[in-house]
Amino acid sequence: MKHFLSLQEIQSLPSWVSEAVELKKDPYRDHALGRGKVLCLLFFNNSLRTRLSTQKAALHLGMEVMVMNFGSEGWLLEYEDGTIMDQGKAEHVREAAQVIAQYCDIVGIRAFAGLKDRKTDEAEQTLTAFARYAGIPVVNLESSVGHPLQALADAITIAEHNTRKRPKIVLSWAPHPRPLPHAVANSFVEMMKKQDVEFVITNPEGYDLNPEIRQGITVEHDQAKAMEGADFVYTKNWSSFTDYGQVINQDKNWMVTMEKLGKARFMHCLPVRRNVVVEDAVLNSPQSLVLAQANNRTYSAQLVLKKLLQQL
Ligand SMILES: NCCC[C@H](NC(=O)CCC(=O)O)C(=O)O
Ligand SMILES: NC(=O)OP(=O)(O)O
Repeated sequence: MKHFLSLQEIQSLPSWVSEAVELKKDPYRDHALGRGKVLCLLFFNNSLRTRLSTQKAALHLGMEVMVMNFGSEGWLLEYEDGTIMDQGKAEHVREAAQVIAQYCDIVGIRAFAGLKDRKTDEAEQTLTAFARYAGIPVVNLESSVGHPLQALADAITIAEHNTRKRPKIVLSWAPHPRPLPHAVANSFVEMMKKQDVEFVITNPEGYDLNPEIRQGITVEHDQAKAMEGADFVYTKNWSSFTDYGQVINQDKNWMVTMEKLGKARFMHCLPVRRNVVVEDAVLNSPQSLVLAQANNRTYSAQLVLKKLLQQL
């Protein structure tokens, strides 16, 4: 594994999950591994969990960490080659990436989808350019189309709470006032495909995810029907894929309630808007796994950093 850009890096999800569960029991076990190694985290977008859990993971591994809010504090980057840079962009990613690589051993990057143009987002410009020019391992901290560290944390959380041989897991769209990226939902779907589970996606008409990603998965437009007998309900808003990046429905009836949830466990990557995406009662109940998911972000990041350090 040269970089950790997507879940494609994971050959056997069950073995990664077991490894993560093991290192969670003794988080400082590999403290010598990262000595003298520096992790640099670049944020082009806001973050709470990713920023802190990845730092915590690096500290467990004995690394030193540098964090930069690149989106608000860095120079505006040019990505195209051959451009005459006489407009707003001050620095080319060729220099920026190579300079950063002189200061650290692994770089983590968060760069969300712009949601204006699908092709631009799918090109993963920021992640791809850094992977090309930096020459050091790049970790995806949520890119345009994926959030693999989140999906790995979710897999760990499901494994820790599952009591059935083949659980029923539902990914449900929920309303949101703003257009949100597809990254979390995409990676969750990809992670589900790597497990032996009964998996259903439910969303309103017009919100079907990228057909390449949901290929082979049942999409049910009736939320109540989809949630029948569910063991885990993973909730997330995403903007329309076909009407790219648009909010075309804010139907409050899609909010997750205690009544709809039944006996299922509730999951969400956070941050979550209370009483829009999910009602208070669900988040306040013992059926909610959101804090366990956030906790497992440390161990998903630690496992990935450990594997990358072992290859340096
Ligand atoms: N990293 C977890 C989710 C980040 C992002 N959510 C958000 O931007 C929510 C912002 C808001 O609620 O206004 C997303 O959906 O991909
Ligand atoms: N779940 C998640 O990635 O949270 P942050 O956006 O706060 O990092």
